[in-house]
Amino acid sequence: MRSKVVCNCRLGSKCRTGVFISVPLRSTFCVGTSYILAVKVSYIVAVIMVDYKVQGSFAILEVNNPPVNALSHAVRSGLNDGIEKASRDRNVKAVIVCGKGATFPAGADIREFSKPKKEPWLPEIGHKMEKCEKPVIAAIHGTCLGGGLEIALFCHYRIALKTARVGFPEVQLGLLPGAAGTQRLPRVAGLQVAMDMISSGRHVLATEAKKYGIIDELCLKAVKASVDFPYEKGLEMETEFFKQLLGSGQSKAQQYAFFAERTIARWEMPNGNYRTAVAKPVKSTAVIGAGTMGSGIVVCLLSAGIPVYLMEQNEKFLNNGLKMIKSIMEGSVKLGKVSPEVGRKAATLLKPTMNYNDLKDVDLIPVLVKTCRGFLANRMHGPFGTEGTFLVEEGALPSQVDRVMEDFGLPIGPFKVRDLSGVDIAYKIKQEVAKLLGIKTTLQTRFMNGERYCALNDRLFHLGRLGRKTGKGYYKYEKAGGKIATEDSDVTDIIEKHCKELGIQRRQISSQEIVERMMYSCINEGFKILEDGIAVRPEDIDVCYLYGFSFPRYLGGPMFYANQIGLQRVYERICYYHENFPYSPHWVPSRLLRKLAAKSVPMNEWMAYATGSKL
Ligand SMILES: CCCCCCC[C@H](O)CC(=O)SCCNC(=O)CCNC(=O)[C@H](O)C(C)(C)COP(=O)([O-])OP(=O)([O-])OC[C@H]1O[C@@H](n2cnc3c(N)ncnc32)[C@H](O)[C@@H]1OP(=O)([O-])[O-]
Repeated sequence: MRSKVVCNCRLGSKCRTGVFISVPLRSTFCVGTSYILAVKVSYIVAVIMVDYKVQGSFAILEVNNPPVNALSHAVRSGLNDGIEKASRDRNVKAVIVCGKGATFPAGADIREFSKPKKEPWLPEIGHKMEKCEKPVIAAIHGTCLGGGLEIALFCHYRIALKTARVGFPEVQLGLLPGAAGTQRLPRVAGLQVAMDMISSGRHVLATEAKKYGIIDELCLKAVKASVDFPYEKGLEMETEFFKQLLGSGQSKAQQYAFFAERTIARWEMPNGNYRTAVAKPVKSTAVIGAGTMGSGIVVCLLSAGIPVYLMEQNEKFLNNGLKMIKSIMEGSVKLGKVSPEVGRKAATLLKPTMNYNDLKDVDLIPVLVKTCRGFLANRMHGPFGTEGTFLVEEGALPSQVDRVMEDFGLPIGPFKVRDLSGVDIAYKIKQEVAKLLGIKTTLQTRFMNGERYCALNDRLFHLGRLGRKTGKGYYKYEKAGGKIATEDSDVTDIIEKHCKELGIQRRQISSQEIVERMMYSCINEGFKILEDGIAVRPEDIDVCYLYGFSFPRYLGGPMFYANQIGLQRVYERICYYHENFPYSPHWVPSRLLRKLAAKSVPMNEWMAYATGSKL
């Protein structure tokens, strides 16, 4: 007997101690190892993540992997062992699968996606559950998502609390359900519902899910492998697609974005941190400026039920803003974005004013005006906007730049954004800077304070082309305040006239150059922001971009995108543009980037090089 025992001490099979102890996880150690176990046993016990209990004739498999009971390798092993044990136990008549704490499993453990794959895999466990001769019941509460829902779909019965939510959010991670979800959900809920849930990733309340038949309280709904559609083949294909997606850059970026959003919430400041901070109540607010952006912010505040003063110096602009706010609120109610009650209350919460005195007691005034160099998002976006204008001055058209950047993944191109926020805003910011420097610019100005300057925007401003609000800017619109941007040959004429007057030879500009100059200039600034300690990690910058500029989630954020391209390549191209455009300081390569590129430092170690001696 003794010879069959495999000891897990350092000697392994050569261990001849002869006295053994068993610990959970089916490991056996000789007593000589007990001093190590005394230290390690708590760790070993902690990785048992499925509690197996028998109550009456029920075996209960309770997943215990806080906080969301993700289906990690230890959980999968626990479920696998549990279902086998329950099948063997004659006293057990039925099996219940559930989650301890806040939720039923909320999906596969995303952190494991970047590690080597370990068996048992979810479909294997699911099939074992399905084939179990005793009824297997999923008892669902909290969020039953992704792999969690797939496990539930393998069970013979699903019961749920009314408050439970189910869904397949894999699409938000650049994936599709990979444990038979695409095969089983259509059979249970119908093709249309399955397509909607899988492609939108939305969470469905248990009450709605019950309607679809996903949560099946009463009848046994064992899904047979042999239905009209060849299930085995379907499963094989699903696995293949899942693996392809898992290896894709898109999925990696979306997984990164998922964790980045959570990482940035754990902020630390010298005088407090995310654990100790207490939110201050905001009872009243004010927004200064009733333009497109100001009105949008007012709508957000009103939708949250917060009273707001709308301040304008000009009565006409104030009335236009009020009209815009009313129309957006009405639209939001129609689209179901806010309830009719919130819509009605909004009118009583909004106080238009032209008197600054009214604002003296408000708790919060959002800053809409771009500060000089900006802080993080605006600072990084400065070079982005500037390069766009330079590209147009050199030979591109605004519509070309917009199209390329929209193809890249931005929801709206930079020149459409400028028309939206107002050509006059960009003009006034430049004028403020010029005033500070004691410089007067003209339409012929090509340098300001030794830096390249492009007066194209100034030309549009002086022609009254202020953007959407005047019905024309870099595009023309169907009316003042219109939204449909159309290319305008007048703009092409203005650009060509500008270049002719300044003796600029226009040239063909490739899409690659547009993407590189727009993106790499702001990425370079991003590295300088890390160097300056303005952001404490690249995730801060990326999440700002995901939320502030709707940067495509499937690219993770500009810093993650740079990492995917390869820092060496990004650095070389920045040096190339610096050589070609020496009068644009945003092309001076970041020291941090240079260092990281030379050493091929992985992204999670960048910050060790961001300050001090390593830089
Ligand atoms: C043959 C091939 C087999 C392939 C099998 C494929 C299986 C399947 O189809 C694929 C999946 O399931 S894909 C997955 C599909 N499922 C999803 O995409 C669900 C993703 N999760 C969520 O949407 C939200 O977390 C909940 C709504 C569950 C809870 O929201 P909340 O109450 O506001 O909580 P919170 O603040 O958000 O998170 C708390 C902590 O938990 C962490 N964490 C969370 N989920 C994790 C996970 N799956 N993993 C790891 N960790 C996860 C999170 O990082 C945070 O950690 P921190 O260290 O404290 O920062």
